Amino acid sequence: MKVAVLGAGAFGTALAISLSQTGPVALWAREASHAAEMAARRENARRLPGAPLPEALNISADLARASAAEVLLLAMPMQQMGGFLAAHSTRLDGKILVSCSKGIDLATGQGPIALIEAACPGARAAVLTGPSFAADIARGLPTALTLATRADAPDLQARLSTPTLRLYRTTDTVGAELGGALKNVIAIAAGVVIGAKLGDSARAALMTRGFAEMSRLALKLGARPETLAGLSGFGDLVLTCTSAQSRNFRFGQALGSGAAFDAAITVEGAATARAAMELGLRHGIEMPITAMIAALVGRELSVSDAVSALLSRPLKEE
Ligand SMILES: NC(=O)C1=CN([C@@H]2O[C@H](COP(=O)(O)OP(=O)(O)OC[C@H]3O[C@@H](n4cnc5c(N)ncnc54)[C@H](OP(=O)(O)O)[C@@H]3O)[C@@H](O)[C@H]2O)C=CC1
Ligand SMILES: O=C(CO)COP(=O)(O)O
Repeated sequence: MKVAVLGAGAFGTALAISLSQTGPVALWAREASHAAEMAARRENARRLPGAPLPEALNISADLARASAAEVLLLAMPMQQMGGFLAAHSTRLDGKILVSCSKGIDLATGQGPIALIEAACPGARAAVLTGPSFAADIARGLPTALTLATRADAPDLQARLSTPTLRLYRTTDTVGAELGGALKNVIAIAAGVVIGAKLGDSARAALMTRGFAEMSRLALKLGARPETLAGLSGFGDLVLTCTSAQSRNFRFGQALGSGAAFDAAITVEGAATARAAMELGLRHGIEMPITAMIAALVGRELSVSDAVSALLSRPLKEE
């Protein structure tokens, strides 16, 4: 199965580098100048500097050529995916479309699988998610991810695994999508706690209560508990809440400490906080941490007011 990665950001580039070990891979960038620069330097200096691009990796800005592959990995920010699918649905329909994005679409309240199925009804939709920093994958460090598809897909699992990228498969697409989306919101909150110097104990409490609210919403929407406890949920929550490599965590740190943050950096949890809060309201699920992050991101609340609001919630059973 030929593979192409659509979206030459940090994650798409890292996956393309890793997958080049096991077969031909194309990497598509939306800007011709970006593709030309990568092809000339054999490096994605804009998005993943310091990671050499293998000679076998075919780089282009020609979507028709790249999307001739059977398996297309969609590696762009979640809020861009709906527009991308709508613009190219004819070309993408009938393919195996693997979303590598983590988030909930703010416009529709849906995850990547539903967006793909709505735009491309003839496609096979999948989600690739789990604890993995692009830089680690690109360096060939060991990484384990979850591949979620509605129908069991050992063939796709085998094609997208490499000696250092170990995929586990599941048919719980709801759990895999929501785990990856919601953990980013909690990672922003963990960053706020550290940025505001509230301490590691407070971060551990927040991660635990954050996991509880992630699980409440996901289970209500049909996820399986074991998926939430797996790589795409708990695993990625731990990674993102504890590492300064995470952009969501760093964004939270900046919010907590009052520092500036570059608005051009992809921070999926910012839009997803609001989308998740709206889903929680619609389904009657209490999500106090998510609501706090949505309000902080929207500058509707100060950090000290947000912390006071969380600490003054009624005492209850765990
Ligand atoms: N970085 C990481 O470690 C990981 C990221 N992810 C997920 O991967 C997704 C992408 O993140 P990441 O690669 O890091 O983000 P980056 O910010 O590094 O790159 C985003 C890429 O998407 C491209 N893009 C933006 N809008 C569109 C569009 N409308 N059509 C086509 N391409 C577009 C950008 O193009 P351009 O360069 O031209 O602006 C850019 O190349 C996110 O959902 C993230 O959560 C998942 C696991 C790890
Ligand atoms: O999803 C990720 C790690 O699994 C990447 O996290 P950030 O988007 O916060 O950098």
